[in-house]
Amino acid sequence: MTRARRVVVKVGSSSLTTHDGRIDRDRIRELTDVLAARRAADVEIVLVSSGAVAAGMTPLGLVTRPRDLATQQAAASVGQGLLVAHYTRAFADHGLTAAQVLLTVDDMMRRAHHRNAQRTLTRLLDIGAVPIVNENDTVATHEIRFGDNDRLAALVAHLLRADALLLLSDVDALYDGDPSRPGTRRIAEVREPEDLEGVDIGSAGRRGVGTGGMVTKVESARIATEAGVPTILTSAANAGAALDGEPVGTFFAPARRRRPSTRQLWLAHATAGRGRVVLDPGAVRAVLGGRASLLPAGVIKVEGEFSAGDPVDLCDEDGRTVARGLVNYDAAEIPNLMGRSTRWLARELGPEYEREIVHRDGLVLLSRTPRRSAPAP
Ligand SMILES: Nc1ncnc2c1ncn2[C@@H]1O[C@H](COP(=O)(O)OP(=O)(O)O)[C@@H](O)[C@H]1O
Ligand SMILES: N[C@@H](CCC(=O)OP(=O)(O)O)C(=O)O
Repeated sequence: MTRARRVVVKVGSSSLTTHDGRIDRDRIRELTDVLAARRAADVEIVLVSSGAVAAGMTPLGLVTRPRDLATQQAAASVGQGLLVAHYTRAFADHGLTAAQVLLTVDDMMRRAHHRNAQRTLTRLLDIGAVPIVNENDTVATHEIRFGDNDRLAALVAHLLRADALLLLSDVDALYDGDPSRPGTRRIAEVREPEDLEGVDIGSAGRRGVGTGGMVTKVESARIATEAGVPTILTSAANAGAALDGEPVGTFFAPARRRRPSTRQLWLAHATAGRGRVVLDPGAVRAVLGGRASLLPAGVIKVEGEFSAGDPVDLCDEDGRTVARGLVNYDAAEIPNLMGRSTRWLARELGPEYEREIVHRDGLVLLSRTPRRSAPAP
């Protein structure tokens, strides 16, 4: 971490809130002091900060964190401005300019948006500002939403080719089980996915302010390390120590494989299929072996309701998910295309039906990736 020149730091709601779930300005100031010290040492910092919902609670008279999406969004839109105002003031005391950046899943997914986000963030760093990123909660829907900022932070780290990702929470490390249980031990280092076998990775903390819990933090570390970005998970109180290279928290070592695209990372880890397309054995072989596109001829069944552009799971006849991809058709269109050659479809239905069900560029193999359920609301 000491040699890192560009660091993405993610801080969760649990680290920024008081015991009754409201925003804690002292915590914001402490964190800002630590980050400003690194900026003074010429380290570029991108802060991914949760806390908009928490900051919106007091002004709206809410005593507990809202559970329904509409109230969460209302609280986030009230709170986001206040949250950034706290950061702006705290960074200004160090002579630094804070910049608000709100991102959606689409901004990570769609090429043009993605480039735009990359350009803006890079420019902000060039001019010496500190970007403060959060999910654009007000426009996010249940279906297309990160919900937590852990995975968003990993995708931002990948997008900016950061040298390190620091995930700050209310717990000082990943433990081999719920840290509130006596006898659980800190995991100092994760080098391979196998190092996590048998680890009880639990959900959000008992105070109920965080969203993803350890599950999304470990997922985030996996996304970042697959993209070649070393990741440290520790508490906000340890932020300075972690940035100074002290052996705190849990270190996730980067993989040495070729860096996947953001879209591939997103498809594999940050989303869930909106439906399923069942492939015949030949199509499974072609997709798995030859990294081919999925053509209508190889589809035998379609399940669920989805629209063109949605992520779907590609399954074999035994129901095993082998890949995930961005589908080019609505679910309702596929039964008329199944089993047909693209040439037949073009001749009978028109040239627009010559396209693949899933193009190889929008497809990622999942054989090594454990299945996960839909993103947390
Ligand atoms: N194996 C584990 N190791 C560490 N913490 C865990 C583990 N399992 C569950 N947790 C819980 O995850 C919580 C952090 O997640 P969360 O509340 O979502 O935080 P944040 O708001 O920082 O994203 C911790 O407070 C802890 O109670
Ligand atoms: N975008 C939301 C983040 C939701 C959340 O709680 O995330 P986290 O604390 O990172 O699990 C907010 O700012 O409140």
